[in-house]
Amino acid sequence: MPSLPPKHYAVLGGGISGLTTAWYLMRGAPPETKITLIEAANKLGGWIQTTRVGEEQVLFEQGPRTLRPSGLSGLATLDMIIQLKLTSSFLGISSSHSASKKRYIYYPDKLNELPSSFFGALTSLFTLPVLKGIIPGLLREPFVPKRKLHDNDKDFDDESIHSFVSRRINSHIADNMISALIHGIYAGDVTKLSVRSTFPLLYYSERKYGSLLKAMLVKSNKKNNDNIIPISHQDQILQRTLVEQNKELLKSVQGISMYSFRDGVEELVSAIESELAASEKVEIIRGQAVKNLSFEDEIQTIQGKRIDGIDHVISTIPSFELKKILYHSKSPSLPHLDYNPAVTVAVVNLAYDRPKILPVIGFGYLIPQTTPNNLNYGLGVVFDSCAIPEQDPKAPTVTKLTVMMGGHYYDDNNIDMENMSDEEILSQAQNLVQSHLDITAAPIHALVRLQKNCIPQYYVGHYGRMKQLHEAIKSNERYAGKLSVTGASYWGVSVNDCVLNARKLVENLLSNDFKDKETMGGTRKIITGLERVEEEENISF
Ligand SMILES: C=Cc1c2[nH]c(c1C)Cc1[nH]c(c(CCC(=O)O)c1C)Cc1[nH]c(c(C)c1CCC(=O)O)Cc1[nH]c(c(C)c1C=C)C2
Repeated sequence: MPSLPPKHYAVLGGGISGLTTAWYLMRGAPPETKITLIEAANKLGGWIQTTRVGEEQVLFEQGPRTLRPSGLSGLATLDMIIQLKLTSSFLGISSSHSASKKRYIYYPDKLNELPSSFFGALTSLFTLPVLKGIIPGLLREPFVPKRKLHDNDKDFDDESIHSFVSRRINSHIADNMISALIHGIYAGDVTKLSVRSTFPLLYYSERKYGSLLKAMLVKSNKKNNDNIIPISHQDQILQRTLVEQNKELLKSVQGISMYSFRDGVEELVSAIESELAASEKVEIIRGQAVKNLSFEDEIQTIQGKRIDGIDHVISTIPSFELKKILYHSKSPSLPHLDYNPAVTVAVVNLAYDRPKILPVIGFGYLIPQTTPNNLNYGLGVVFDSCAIPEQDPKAPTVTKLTVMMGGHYYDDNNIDMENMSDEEILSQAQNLVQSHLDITAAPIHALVRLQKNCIPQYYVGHYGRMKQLHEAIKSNERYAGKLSVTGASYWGVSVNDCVLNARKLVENLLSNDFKDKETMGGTRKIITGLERVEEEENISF
């Protein structure tokens, strides 16, 4: 375990997690520190990809299209946006806008508008096919006993979201509404994903209050400051600091539910990239995947050229990729890195030269696992032009849609996407919007992108596995104090989660160095990036 602060960090992966990690290191590490960011693709940003097409320069998002300002992670991203001086490009969407309020589920053969208010809920709870059975389910929910917890498997106390919702409400809601929601965030299978890691609010509501409704009632009392999801000391301090430092900004984003930038989400990537490129501390290597990561006598990464003399590696690449490069170097194996898969999503952007082509307005719709005749594995469709028309000043009358297909279905049905042409994928997307939205016109612009392995799937037991991984890194002298991990494979798939986790990791690494100087070389704490498992250690349910 090294006792001196690292002089040379290698950051693996140039997606939003790698960029954020390198950016906070650049700002906080001592001046003599060297940071090498290595990305396999020629372009940085991972699945954040914005492209303008055609004479009208129509903006297409091929990855995340909006960010959310809420919660600590939302605040962390906003804080970074201010530091990057991106506020002049900021485009907010208010909570009262139809793109924020109106969301639909396609079930079984029509769009069901989800209730966005209490009064809306009163009618839709009784009439929508997708919400059938929800009233009796909710009435009995407070009386459903809490799932028994065995002391010896506390870390692995978990079940699938489907099992949780079926047990506490009913299986119709799990099959339909919840499976659709899971398509809209994880493109995943509701029967495989962990409730504890993907919907911690549900998990902790049961653990703490014995019922979801009771937890909601307790939280609706404004005087109650209790957090349902446990918040770490580090998060509490960060929350206080960020609120204190960004009072003006917080006032200005009040009432905003989502936002992007004039030139799309990729503006965030470009702003970070420019600052990194201008720093003497940072070297960016792109177009070269790390093939081998060795922790033998010294750390080496081997891609096009070999890099020696690295003191600390921060891996932000998918955990199963980390496993592959460690395996090649015959370093001792770390557990669970390749347990969770990641899914591939086919993203098809379509632009039509007519303003009123859609039967409804809103954010878009999702397709649950139970919708019949879903032959092209549709997950959902976003109505992009409803949300931020300011991004298309030269094409004010264009209607833009993004069709998302595949996800877990590609794996479940052994679909080899490598063999599918863009034309085939485009034609599947057009068939889908024709059958669901009755759109038969040909798009004036279309873009197809297969986002390979873009969303990690936190399968049941993820929390327990991460705890074992944390302990394995800490207790292995090859890795302890030399390897940390962050990124979407571990604690949250959203841009906000990636930013917050990268920031916290760098804060922990650098405050460690500071402590070290104070004590003139005392033992440095081992930071793995998975410290969240220690934060939950002392909670009693
Ligand atoms: C149809 C497929 C998908 C849609 N978006 C995504 C997929 C796979 C990806 C995605 N969506 C969300 C996240 C995480 C958080 C983030 O970065 O903002 C990811 C990776 C956010 C999200 N989208 C929907 C919900 C309910 C959420 C959670 C947060 C929130 O409440 O906003 C719903 C939703 N997603 C899509 C559609 C068409 C849709 C609703 C109609 C597209």
